[in-house]
Amino acid sequence: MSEAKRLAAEKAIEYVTDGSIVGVGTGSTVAYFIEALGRVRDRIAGAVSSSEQSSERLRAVGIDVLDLNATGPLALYVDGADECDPQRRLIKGGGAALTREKIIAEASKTFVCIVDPSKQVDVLGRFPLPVEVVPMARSLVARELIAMTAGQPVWRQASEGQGVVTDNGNWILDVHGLSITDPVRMEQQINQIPGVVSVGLFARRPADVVIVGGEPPRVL
Ligand SMILES: O=C(CO)[C@H](O)[C@H](O)COP(=O)(O)O
Repeated sequence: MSEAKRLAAEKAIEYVTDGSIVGVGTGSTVAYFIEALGRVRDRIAGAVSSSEQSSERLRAVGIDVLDLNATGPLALYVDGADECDPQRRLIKGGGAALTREKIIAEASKTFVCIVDPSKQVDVLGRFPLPVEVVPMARSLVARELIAMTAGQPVWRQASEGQGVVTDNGNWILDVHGLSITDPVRMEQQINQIPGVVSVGLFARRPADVVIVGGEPPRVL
């Protein structure tokens, strides 16, 4: 699948406009995009990054990483996804960067999502849904998620008893066993649970364009 990821990432370069600041997501597909963006770095004014990992990669290819508070709205955001439905609604957060990804998506005029064909589904939920939580609320949020969705929340751990810590200092619950027939409603409901920082459902603000990597890439 890495060739499909690379092909999707290279196609996304067509959406980059001269002199712009580009929003950049996180993950292995985005790593290909950063590589390609590095080759046209003289055409752009810099990037806003959704994770420390992507910031490092951007700097390594000579691209300035800027603070979103200083840039104003962005023309373009490019990011991967864990799942994508036919309406371009997404599950994201497999790389634990969902909160910053959601912020940058909201700040951007055009959100281009780059995926390999394995990410396409008819109904979201096969991939466990990431929810970023304030650590003290982990058990509370897990109970509320069970009552609300009938899914099974699992604390994402780096090792036994050690939660994966997000760039914002929080933890992740991955909700298994969902079939998300109304993603907008589920996104709203989960966002209302106290202790939830954000949920990896991108339904209220779906991608504007999805590029599925292949020979040739398909644009949805
Ligand atoms: O949401 C994400 C990170 O939080 C990624 O976009 C998602 O996990 C896809 O990753 P990859 O491109 O490695 O398959």
